[in-house]
Amino acid sequence: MTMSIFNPDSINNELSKPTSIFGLKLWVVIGILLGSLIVIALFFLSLCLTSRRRNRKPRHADFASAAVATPPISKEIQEIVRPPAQDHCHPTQPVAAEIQVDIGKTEHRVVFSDRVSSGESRGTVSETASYSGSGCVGPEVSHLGWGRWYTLRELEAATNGLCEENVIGEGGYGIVYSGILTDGTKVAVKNLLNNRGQAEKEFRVEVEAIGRVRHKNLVRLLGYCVEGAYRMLVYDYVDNGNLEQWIHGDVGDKSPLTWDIRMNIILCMAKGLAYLHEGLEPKVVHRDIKSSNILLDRQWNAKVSDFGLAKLLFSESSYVTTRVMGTFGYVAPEYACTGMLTEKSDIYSFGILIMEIITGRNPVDYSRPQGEVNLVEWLKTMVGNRRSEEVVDPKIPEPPTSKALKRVLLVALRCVDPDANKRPKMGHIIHMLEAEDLFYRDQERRATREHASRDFNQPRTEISPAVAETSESDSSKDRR
Ligand SMILES: Nc1ncnc2c1ncn2[C@@H]1O[C@H](COP(=O)(O)OP(=O)(O)OP(=O)(O)O)[C@@H](O)[C@H]1O
Repeated sequence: MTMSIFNPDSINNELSKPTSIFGLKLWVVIGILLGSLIVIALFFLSLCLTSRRRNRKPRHADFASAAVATPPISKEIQEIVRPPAQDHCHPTQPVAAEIQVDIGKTEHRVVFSDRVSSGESRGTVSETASYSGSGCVGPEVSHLGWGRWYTLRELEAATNGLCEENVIGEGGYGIVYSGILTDGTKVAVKNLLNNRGQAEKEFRVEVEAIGRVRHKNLVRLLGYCVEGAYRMLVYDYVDNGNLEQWIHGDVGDKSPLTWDIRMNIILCMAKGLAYLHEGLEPKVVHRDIKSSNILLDRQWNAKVSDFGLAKLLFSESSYVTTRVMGTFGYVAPEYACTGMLTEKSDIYSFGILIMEIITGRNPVDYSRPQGEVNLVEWLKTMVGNRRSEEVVDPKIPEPPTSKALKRVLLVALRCVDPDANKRPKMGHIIHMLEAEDLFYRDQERRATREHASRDFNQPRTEISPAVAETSESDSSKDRR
């Protein structure tokens, strides 16, 4: 019997017998059963795997929601630790925006062309206004390495909701509001316009570079706000107006700005700019030195404002700009002509500013008679004609000594040398302004010699020989 079971012929016979299931042969039925079993096993296996994957998914979801809930402060900290020097040459800087400047005395709008490439929303005044009050996500207070990141809500509260009555001025970069923070600090909040070219990250990087700059003769940046289309800068409030107001405003017959005060202002400005040019790496070229950018405190100390803003708003990889920016009358000729920017362009503007402070005149004034419209040309002519004393602002209560006048005129004229390479550096200017008589006499003698030889070769010089001549004779006069 056992033998017959393992006999292949009998097995074949058994398997080939038809069964009661649709008369199918036994081996077919067995095959179908085995196949079904395999299919069922596979089905359960896949069910098992799917349920395991589903069980893992919620863990991913938890992580993702945790990331969303992470306070943005962590992102801030990451960005802050990036060294500014590295960021300056960041390869992913946006393409330099084309800039268009409408030049005017108090109003010069800086406009970006439409080809600005940025992922940032295009902020216009109306857009930013409509953004107000939106539930922006952001921390109430974030401490930066150098200052604070303010929320829009915080700055709106400080400025009465960016109220008209808090407006203290409007410049080419935006509207400035006065405000008081919750801790009682008085601040100036600059709501930047034309921020379309600046993506949030680049804005932060640039602001943080400016924010780290500290000097008693530079207006201090306390922090910033970047929410949606808003870009705001928060500065220390400087409480005695700007130089333009004190020189050209209605101050009566006699200006409170005595000669000594004016000289102190010039020295303060020089120190602030020397720090930007010579005390920082990379150096900062201001690009828009003018009287309205010089703020004064109650002791008549001057603080240079708006430094770094040009870079902030117009990211460039090179120092050759497509359009020149600056203010009419202050812009150095080589910068106006070629767009080539160096700190020597600031020196030129500084020279113009000295002339404005001494004379009380605007750099360009069309209300004056022909020959007096352009301050530099008029001053050179006056000095050349040995009429230096006549250039002094008649509102100065007591005129300066001849020596003091010649000293500062000499500095101013050297600063506006048409040849940028011949203009002195800021550090040197400080020495010239502070130097003792002996040093000055040396400078003047050298200037005389240089001019004598230069005059021989070229008809027009940057410093009239008369300055040097009269300086020399005046210093001997003063010595007497
Ligand atoms: N930190 C500050 N403290 C007090 N007043 C300020 C401060 N910053 C700016 N202001 C005032 O706000 C006004 C506008 O300043 P802003 O620098 O925007 O314009 P501007 O200097 O007139 O022109 P531009 O923007 O073209 O340089 C000026 O009258 C200035 O005195």
